[in-house]
Amino acid sequence: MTAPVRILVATAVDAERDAVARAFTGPVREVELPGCTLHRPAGGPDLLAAGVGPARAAAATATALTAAALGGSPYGLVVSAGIGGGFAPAAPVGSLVVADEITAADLGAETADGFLPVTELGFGTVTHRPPEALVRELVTATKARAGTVLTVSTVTGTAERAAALRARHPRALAEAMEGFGVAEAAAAHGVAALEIRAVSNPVGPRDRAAWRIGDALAALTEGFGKLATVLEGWKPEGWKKA
Ligand SMILES: O=C(O)c1cccc(C(=O)CC[C@H]2O[C@@H](n3cnc4c(=O)[nH]cnc43)[C@H](O)[C@@H]2O)c1
Repeated sequence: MTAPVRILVATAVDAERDAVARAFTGPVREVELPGCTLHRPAGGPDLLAAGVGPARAAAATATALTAAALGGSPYGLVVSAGIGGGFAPAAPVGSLVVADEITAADLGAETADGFLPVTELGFGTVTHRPPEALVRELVTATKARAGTVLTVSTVTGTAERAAALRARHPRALAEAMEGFGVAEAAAAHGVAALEIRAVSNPVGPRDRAAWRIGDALAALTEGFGKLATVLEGWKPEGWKKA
């Protein structure tokens, strides 16, 4: 019998980590790593508040992945989770989005003819694809919407920018700031990555009064309550990176 897959859930901030933790009932043990702290609920995944933005998230996720690999118990799945902006009307506030593509939306070059992703400049990658069958199972379990989740370094604050992003990424349902960084760290370790976002605000004109962070954190807890069994039952064997 194979051991269950070890799962790392990387959020940006403590409030998101704690919202995920509330989906698990056992006591939580803290494990100190260089530069970050894992929270380990009994019977649940390891939880990491990795920091805001793709670079900080990648650095902390890579630390946790490396520590686990060197300790002889590598992770088999990494999940970037938290709140995010939703593109209306497809992803309303309070809804849950599971990424079937995790795409860096602003990694590239601006030209007179528009934006060029780094891949068209001959470098790297801008998209990671989570395991398809797992995404389908999660959607069934949670009734979440599946689509592209964009990673941005600057939160969208105008209708024009939101429209430009949707024009470039017609399948985009949400934007956030960490998914691509977490997925890059996972890819460097040959580990599958997922991204799950609970929508706290619409992507568009800046309106702090429209944020519903409490509702989104509650949706995150509820979502993880439903998807925990699916995640734990997932077998990395046979999964191939896109
Ligand atoms: O000041 C603002 O106008 C503003 C609007 C939305 C989000 C922020 C943040 O600083 C939150 C960053 C934090 O939360 C995630 N997040 C939540 N909503 C969005 C969004 O619409 N676009 C990008 N990221 C968002 C993100 O992953 C960060 O962890 C400020």
